[in-house]
Amino acid sequence: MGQAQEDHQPCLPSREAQERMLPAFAACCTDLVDRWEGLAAGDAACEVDVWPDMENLTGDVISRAAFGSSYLEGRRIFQLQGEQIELTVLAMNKIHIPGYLFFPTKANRRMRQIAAEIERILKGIIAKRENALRAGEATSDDLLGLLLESNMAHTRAGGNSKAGITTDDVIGECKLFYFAGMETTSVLLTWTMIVLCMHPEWQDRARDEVVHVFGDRTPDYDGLSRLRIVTMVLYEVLRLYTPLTALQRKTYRPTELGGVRYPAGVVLMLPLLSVHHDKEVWGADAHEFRPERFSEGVSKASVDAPAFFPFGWGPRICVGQNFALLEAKMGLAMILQRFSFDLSPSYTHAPFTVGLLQPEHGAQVRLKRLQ
Ligand code: HEM
Repeated sequence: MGQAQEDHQPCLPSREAQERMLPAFAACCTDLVDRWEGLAAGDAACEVDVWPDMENLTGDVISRAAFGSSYLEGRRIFQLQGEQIELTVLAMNKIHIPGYLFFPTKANRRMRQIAAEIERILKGIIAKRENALRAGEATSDDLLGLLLESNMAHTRAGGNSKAGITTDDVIGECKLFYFAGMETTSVLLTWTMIVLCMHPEWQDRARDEVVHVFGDRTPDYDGLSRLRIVTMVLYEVLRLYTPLTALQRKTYRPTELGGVRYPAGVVLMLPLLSVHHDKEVWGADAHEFRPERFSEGVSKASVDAPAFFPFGWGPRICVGQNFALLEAKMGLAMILQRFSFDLSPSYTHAPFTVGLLQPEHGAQVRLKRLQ
């Protein structure tokens, strides 16, 4: 094939940046598999809910990529954002009362405390880095460094916003990267493990490939780019268990679409998950896990290309898609090198969607160490 990897448009970060990030990815994945090896010591399989562990993994990876050496401080942010999401979901499940978010309820007060703490941590990290940059003691090869360089250009231009971004923008971008990058990739890895438990033949094929390419070495960039089966598996999981199930767009002027005229201000929904499951597009087996449909690349996988949009499309396409796929390949490859896994009897298959497609009752998996 060789094509499955190439089909998505290249986007940030560049190949060089991805290669630089790889040791950080590997360090986070090593922490995870070492911890699991501790749990799975001996012959018996051990049961783990892999979902929270995947959230920790992807949160760690984003922290390192975004904040470099300050990543430990950054970790607190994703814990707080997790709590923020839970409170938001609770609020969404209540009857909608206009202005309710401004009532001084316990949950609303906690939301404000969380927002203030995230802001305080980010401002602290930013101030420390700015001082180090001014003193020539810091590099700008993580996300925060790049944003601050742009912010300094803005300041040098006397606040002319065309020359760079403001400090508030820097804070906003850092928050966005956690929101956009952590949960999405963690549910991708979680569903991949679940699906590979359900289809042990694909688990074996993916492991054979990983072992063939890397043996027991830590995966490297070139090898990860050559993984054909693993890429097909990840694409099929992204199709069947699309992390972001729908996208919204708002018309900003009268617009005609498919012969229908919409005035300005209409919210349109693109239901990614439904398109990914449409039998007219994917064939009678649209609901089945068949990674081989991607064997000749994304464009040939469906009748009506392009019908595969897990990362969106057009000018707002996910800037982190290469980052996410590289991280998922690294994580999966290191797990396959060390463990075989199957579903725990306590697992209940219940994908549910609260913005993201999540396993409602967790993702309990039995891990067995490979000798
Ligand atoms: C499996 C993992 C991921 C999936 C499925 C995913 C999906 C998406 C989708 C569908 C969009 C488009 C939203 C829209 O059009 O309204 C998007 C945007 C975005 N993603 Fe991702 N994403 C993933 C991982 C990541 C990662 C790891 C990062 C950061 C490192 C990231 C950063 C972003 C950002 C910053 C945007 C906004 C881009 C813009 O508005 O211009 N994503 N993502």
